[in-house]
Amino acid sequence: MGVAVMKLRNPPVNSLSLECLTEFTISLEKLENDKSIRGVILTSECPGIFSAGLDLLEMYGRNPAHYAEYWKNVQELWLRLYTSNMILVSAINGASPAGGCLLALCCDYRVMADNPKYTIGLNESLLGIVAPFWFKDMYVNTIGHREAERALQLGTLFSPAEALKVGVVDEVVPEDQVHSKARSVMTKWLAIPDHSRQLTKNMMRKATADNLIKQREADIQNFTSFISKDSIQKSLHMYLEKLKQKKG
Ligand SMILES: CCCCC/C=C/C(=O)SCCNC(=O)CCNC(=O)[C@H](O)C(C)(C)COP(=O)(O)OP(=O)(O)OC[C@H]1O[C@@H](n2cnc3c(N)ncnc32)[C@H](O)[C@@H]1OP(=O)(O)O
Repeated sequence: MGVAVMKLRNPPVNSLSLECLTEFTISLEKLENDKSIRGVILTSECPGIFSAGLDLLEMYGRNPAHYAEYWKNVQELWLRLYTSNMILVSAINGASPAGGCLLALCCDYRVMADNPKYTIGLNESLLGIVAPFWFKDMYVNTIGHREAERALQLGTLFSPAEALKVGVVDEVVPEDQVHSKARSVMTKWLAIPDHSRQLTKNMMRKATADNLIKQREADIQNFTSFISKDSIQKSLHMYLEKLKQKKG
């Protein structure tokens, strides 16, 4: 039926390293150019983790040129996903913080596994960093200004039930039904003529995408100078240490 399944596979936690981002963008571009493909189901092959988000090791202890290169690729993936002409459905089968949530938010429909251990949300403030304006714009578009403001300030990671209530996801189903539900949702969306659905999607998303496109270079510079600050590097160091300690 012209549907591809993209499975994120970057163990252990599907963090979005530079290499992973680049491969993801290239795969997406290939699918976009393949006229036989009308829809993509985005899911994960890492047990219990959809994606741990941006790779913290790409944003910590590197040089400004690396930060700039990394951020350019984050922007690129986001623009491709958010403005895709294809129908994107996410089958969220695990934890989905920050950049992981961003991937899901780019989709046209989000199905999440009903497992309270899995959480989703833009938790950047908990790391001592700030979600960029285009993450924020997409959050506002999805859950509204008030909920987004609160969730962004608190860095809320929602349980599936909470995520459904606030609108971060569209549906929560038993874990063993996530993929079948995503497929049945896709069937429903495929019944809509592509040209009218695509034009409608473009109408809804264009202003948000253009907002980044018109200031891409400035956004890269802002990111690079922000992430290079000693205080921000210190926050990331502490967060990485906390992740390590959790194990011990
Ligand atoms: C202006 C700045 C804007 C920047 C916008 C930023 C967006 C982002 O996406 S920042 C990343 C936010 N992500 C997180 O906060 C998630 C952090 N990770 C977790 O909460 C957990 O790891 C988990 C729930 C995703 C999985 O838990 P678990 O299965 O228990 O696995 P571990 O915590 O033991 O992690 C294994 C291994 O992976 C490393 N790791 C985890 N997340 C990341 C990451 N995002 N980037 C890089 N590495 C990550 C973790 O440190 C462990 O490493 P080792 O100790 O070396 O095994």
